[in-house]
Amino acid sequence: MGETRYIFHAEWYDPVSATIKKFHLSFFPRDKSVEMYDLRAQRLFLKRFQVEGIDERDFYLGNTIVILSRQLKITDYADAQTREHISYRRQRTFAMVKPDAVHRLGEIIDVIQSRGFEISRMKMVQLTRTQAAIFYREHEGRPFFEPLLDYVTSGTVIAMELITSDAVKRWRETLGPTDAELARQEAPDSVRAKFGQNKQLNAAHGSDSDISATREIEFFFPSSKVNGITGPETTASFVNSTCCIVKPHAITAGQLGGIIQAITEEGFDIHALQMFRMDKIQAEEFFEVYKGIVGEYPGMVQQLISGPSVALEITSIHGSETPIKFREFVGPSDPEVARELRPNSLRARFGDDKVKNAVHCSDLPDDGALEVEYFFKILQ
Ligand SMILES: Nc1ncnc2c1ncn2[C@@H]1O[C@H](COP(=O)(O)OP(=O)(O)OP(=O)(O)O)[C@@H](O)[C@H]1O
Repeated sequence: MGETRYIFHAEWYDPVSATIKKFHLSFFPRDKSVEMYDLRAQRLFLKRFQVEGIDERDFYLGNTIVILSRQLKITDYADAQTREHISYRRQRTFAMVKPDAVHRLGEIIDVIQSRGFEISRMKMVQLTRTQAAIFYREHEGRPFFEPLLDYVTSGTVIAMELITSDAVKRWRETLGPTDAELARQEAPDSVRAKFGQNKQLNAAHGSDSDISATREIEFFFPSSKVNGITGPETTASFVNSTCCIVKPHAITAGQLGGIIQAITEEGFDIHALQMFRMDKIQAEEFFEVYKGIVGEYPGMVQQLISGPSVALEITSIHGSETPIKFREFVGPSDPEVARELRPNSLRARFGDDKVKNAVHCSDLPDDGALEVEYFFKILQ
């Protein structure tokens, strides 16, 4: 048997020629090397070579892989072996926490992570009626269509891309039957049984097929900003708020749900939320004020780029005092000190050490406003 090679269709937007270049992108798991073939010019574009940090788990539909500074988006499988192997092992689906269950987001994330789903994209948005009608267009004309639009626009929703083997089917099973009351009888451990109320207010959504998943993910997380296409917008208020970043190590350790739950139980509101994958330049820019002042600066940058992080805009009944009150709740930067002095603080409960201290939070009220703007305006 020959060496295993997975082949994908991939494309890259070339800003110089303002065209989309299409390739066959091959991945060789044996030595984690890649090769690129230019489909238009019909010639080898990049000879097989190893790309540092790339792994088989990065190869799934919709993901963007950086090869020699080019952001290549994987758009399809290019042969049957790749389709069969990868579509089963690393399938993605779209999940949405609906307005009636957003206040229980932390618990729902715990279910998602404990059932082995990886959250690869995430964003809190407020759908407009037009957007909701496009999203649910297959139901147009049904008696529950207009009430459904009222429902999903009645508050914010959390859009998520989930990845695992056989993700579409497994997330539908995790959700349970459409009717939450029926779910309580037939699938008491399901998301809808635990967090839903009835046939309509049923806590969460899941794609019904691979094709729907692609369409729905593209709707909320448009891959291309060409022609000014943007998805539903973030909900940041930029008023009396502060910024909290759940660090990559805490997300990898499955603590995102617990941290969100702790924040809301303490009486703070999450007004905006989005997952980011920061690069080195962004992380250095973000932590610039700590450069040369805090000894952990290099480690802080390294930690922030080591995986996805989740930025939160925090508001509360404390109004302009929110940044100070939230800072107190986060606790001292060293979790060991936090466990001594403020055992209830976020860092005491979720932090490991000075760098892996679970969350970053704005130090001063002015920083809070700037940091919220950085994530929810500049990085949009
Ligand atoms: N008979 C009904 N009465 C009221 N609302 C309904 C009814 N049927 C469906 N809905 C609402 O419309 C949504 C979409 O309906 P659909 O039949 O696609 O259910 P689903 O596939 O289980 O749910 P979803 O598409 O949200 O994952 C449901 O999740 C529910 O909120």
